[in-house]
Amino acid sequence: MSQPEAFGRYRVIRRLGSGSFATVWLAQDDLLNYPVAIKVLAENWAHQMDIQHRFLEEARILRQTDSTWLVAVHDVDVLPDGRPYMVMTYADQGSVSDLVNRGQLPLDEALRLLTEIGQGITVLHNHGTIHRDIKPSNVLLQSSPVGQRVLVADLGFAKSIDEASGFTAAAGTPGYMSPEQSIPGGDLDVRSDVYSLGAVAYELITGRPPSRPPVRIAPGRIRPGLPPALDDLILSALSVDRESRPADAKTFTDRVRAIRMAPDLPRADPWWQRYRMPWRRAGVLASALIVLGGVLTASVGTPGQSLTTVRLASQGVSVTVPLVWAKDFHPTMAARPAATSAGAATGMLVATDADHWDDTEVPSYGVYTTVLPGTRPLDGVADTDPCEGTPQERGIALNDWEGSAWDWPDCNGSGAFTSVAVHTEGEPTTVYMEVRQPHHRPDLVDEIVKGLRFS
Ligand SMILES: Nc1ncnc2c1ncn2[C@@H]1O[C@H](COP(=O)(O)OP(=O)(O)OP(=O)(O)O)[C@@H](O)[C@H]1O
Repeated sequence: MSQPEAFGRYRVIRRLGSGSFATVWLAQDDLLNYPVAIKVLAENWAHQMDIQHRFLEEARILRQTDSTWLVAVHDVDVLPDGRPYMVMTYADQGSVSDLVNRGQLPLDEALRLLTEIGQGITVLHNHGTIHRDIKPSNVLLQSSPVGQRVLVADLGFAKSIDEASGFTAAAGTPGYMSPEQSIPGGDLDVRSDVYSLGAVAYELITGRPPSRPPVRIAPGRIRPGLPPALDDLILSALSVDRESRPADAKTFTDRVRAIRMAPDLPRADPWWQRYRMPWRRAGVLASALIVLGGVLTASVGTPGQSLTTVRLASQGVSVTVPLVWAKDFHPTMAARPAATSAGAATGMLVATDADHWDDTEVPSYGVYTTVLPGTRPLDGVADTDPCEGTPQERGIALNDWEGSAWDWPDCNGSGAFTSVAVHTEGEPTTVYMEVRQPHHRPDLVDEIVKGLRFS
């Protein structure tokens, strides 16, 4: 499908992906100045009434449940050619499947994700709905002021509990679906979702989905040192006999929460596990740190965001960055033209997606930092056109830092962009930074500036 310009008032930015029945687009609501995801039923299914019905049913359930832990549907409409579409919350951080593929998750983070997924499924169960297709690729992630939150998505197979207890066609994804789901006509209840929660838990903890049922290998045999209660919970959720599973998503989630809160939960994850960057980049980081003498230190708390400090010894500068953005690291990235012609050395980028940092139409959140000799006029240092439109300029006077920031609260539909040029008394050097974030938070930019250090 070629890229349409708009769906109604929503201006299309790019395609996010396609599934079996639909294509999902990133679009911008220019009226409310907010990004949205738009799911459009594929042409070949648009005239099949049962598929259309299922598509609209998914939208209705998501609209009615309206939960923090589920993708929200804001609107539905029909294109002139008859294809229905739904306008949803945009999950800007990919899926849990992407996250698991990047490397082993710290145990506490895996349990946090599991608790949030369980809460989303509990909302569905309370609404009288069984999801029937819970799997890591159907759990999306969105940036939030406290880091990241889970959005359970893709209710294309969801059924009301009453309907599912009668005749139900086989549906689900092998590896994650309960044994009863593979039997056409098998009557289902919420415990089918509990099985899938167990399968997702297994993958979050061990990095791989469970074997076909009956599952005999406990997660602790793949990842030693897990609390025995966690092994027991996951294996019981994956029981072939559903009488042996936790009764519903709430029971499962309460037990995950209790395990997470236990004082003896192993918490001391080494820092390289916390970064979870793609292994390709982890190698680059390790060698860059050796060559440049850089040090990546543990996170420190700040209200609403967990920050981590990255130091680039070659330029003698340390920067704090929200931990949730510290996925990719590029220690020698060229500055944009204005800073380069003012004499900037190559700088250091810590971001969610280093490959797309310079392309401001594609979301990538993080901090780019470089230094320039002298304390020149600062407006010549900042790039004036990384984004469309005129930036809002503001003065900066934070701790010892003085200078200016130029904000584009909505940069080409991909979030907020801020250029910062600051210097500190006694140092004949200017620091130039770029901060890209999903939503415009000048307070977070200020926190990052306050964390700058020469050393
Ligand atoms: N609200 C959203 N925000 C961001 N990306 C989304 C959103 N909804 C779906 N996507 C992405 O769009 C792509 C297509 O999603 P869709 O739900 O149509 O299919 P799928 O889950 O990949 O496949 P299938 O429906 O066949 O299981 C996926 O890559 C998904 O991660």
